Amino acid sequence: MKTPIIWCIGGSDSGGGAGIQADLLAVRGMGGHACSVISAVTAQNSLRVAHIQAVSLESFTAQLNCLAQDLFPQALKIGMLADSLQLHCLAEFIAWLKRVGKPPLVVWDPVLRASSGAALSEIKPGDNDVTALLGQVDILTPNAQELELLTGVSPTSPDALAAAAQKLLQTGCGAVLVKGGHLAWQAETAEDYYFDGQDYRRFGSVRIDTPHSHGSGCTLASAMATALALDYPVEDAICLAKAYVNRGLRQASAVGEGPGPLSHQGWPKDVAYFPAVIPGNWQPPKALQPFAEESELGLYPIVDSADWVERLLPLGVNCIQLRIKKARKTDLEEQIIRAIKLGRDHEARVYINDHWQLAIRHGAHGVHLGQEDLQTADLLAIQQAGLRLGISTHGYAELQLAKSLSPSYLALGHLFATKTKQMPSKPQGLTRLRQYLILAEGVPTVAIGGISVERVPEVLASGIRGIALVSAIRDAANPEATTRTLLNMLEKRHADRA
Ligand SMILES: Cc1ncc(COP(=O)(O)OP(=O)(O)O)c(N)n1
Ligand SMILES: Cc1ncsc1CCOP(=O)(O)O
Ligand SMILES: [Mg+2]
Repeated sequence: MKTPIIWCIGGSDSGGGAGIQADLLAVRGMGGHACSVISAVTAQNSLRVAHIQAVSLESFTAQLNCLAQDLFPQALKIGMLADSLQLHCLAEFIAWLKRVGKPPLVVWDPVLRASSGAALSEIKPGDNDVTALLGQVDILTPNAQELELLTGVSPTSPDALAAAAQKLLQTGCGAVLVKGGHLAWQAETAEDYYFDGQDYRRFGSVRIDTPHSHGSGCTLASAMATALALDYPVEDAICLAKAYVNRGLRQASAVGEGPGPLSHQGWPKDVAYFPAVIPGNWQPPKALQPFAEESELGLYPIVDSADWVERLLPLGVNCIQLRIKKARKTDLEEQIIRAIKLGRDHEARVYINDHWQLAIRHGAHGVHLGQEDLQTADLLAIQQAGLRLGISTHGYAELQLAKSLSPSYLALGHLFATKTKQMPSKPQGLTRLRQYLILAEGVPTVAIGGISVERVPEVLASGIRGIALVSAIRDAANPEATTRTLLNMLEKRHADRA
């Protein structure tokens, strides 16, 4: 992928910790190319803001116009804007950008005050220009204080946050991530609240107690804008940005006499810094224990009938999934009973996709569920019946959520384009697969989606231990021969590792 271009629109911080200076470091650190549009020049050190001078409107618009002619952005990160004129002009400019090219993603961190408390902007919440800019924004990232200033709603509880976010969404703003750093009810954790009108999630991290957090808001928004420009979905962009900031906070130190800036350490990889992802509208059962352990999955064919189970198990397949999407109720149950019996006869592991009640009733080895099934399935019943649970994931946020349930395995996909299922997400590819494997933390993993026999070696080279496939076996000229070839490939890898 070409290095994405991110415009950072905001104030210059002469102290080098926040504002444009932090933005440039964060965008670079996340693998983007950062351009800058300076809205104001501030004279700051680590102790105080000594002077603020807005740039002229002429200079502000000249920077925007010049960049649009050559360095068209994939994302914009907006920070401090000095006055209503800049807001007005920027809202119109973004509307124009969206008309003339591929609309850039827009993240606005509505900086109204410096962390020292000094007012940085003359913007008056509620004025028409604020509303106009909000209408162009994909994600707004206010802290509690900014949320209150923008909406008039005091952030006294999660419900109040939701009400405030709702007000902002009504302006046309796509989503709101309320940063929890200053919320009164948070002590040990730092949870951010995400609202987009449909989805409500919390992204929680252990609070990192440091005075050296200068620039963390700017950095979060810039890292997020870069991840969006790199084509990560919003929930993954939030995970990556939080991991970037958490690591920066952990390694921050003083530079001057006052609070130091967070440290910029590049693309986040260390699992310790990634947030827990907690669905807002749903709680997993409190008594839920880890699911029964699973060993390496190896070759994991997914088939749509007991006949196929009967065809493949005698070849030496020892893990298989029955995935029936359309069937009459009686036929479905019969197929499941037969598949489970075949599993017992061949000492193979049979997972049932979706139909967890039937899987429990007939004693399957395990159940495979998608993310959307997690809210409706009785996870406690599955776990207490001793069945294994495999969960589908399609990125960082889903992986973090799935991991919190201690499943028996994690499925990572879809890896490549597939014709077998219409996917709402984009193919992940091998680079992302390698990143996700670090996050899996010892839970067995299996890759799925568009994996052909030819691609198996490069998929295995990522370190993944299991390979799930449908069409590579189902549509093969000789499914038995193909299955044997695949088994040999996985067996060889197993032997090479031993
Ligand atoms: C191993 C494995 N990975 C992913 C899936 C997909 O499951 P899900 O998200 O529940 O979608 P459907 O299969 O139900 O369409 C899977 N079945 N197996
Ligand atoms: C069920 C499913 N879930 C994610 S991709 C996929 C289909 C995988 O099929 P194929 O191996 O034919 O691409
Ligand atoms: Mg399913």
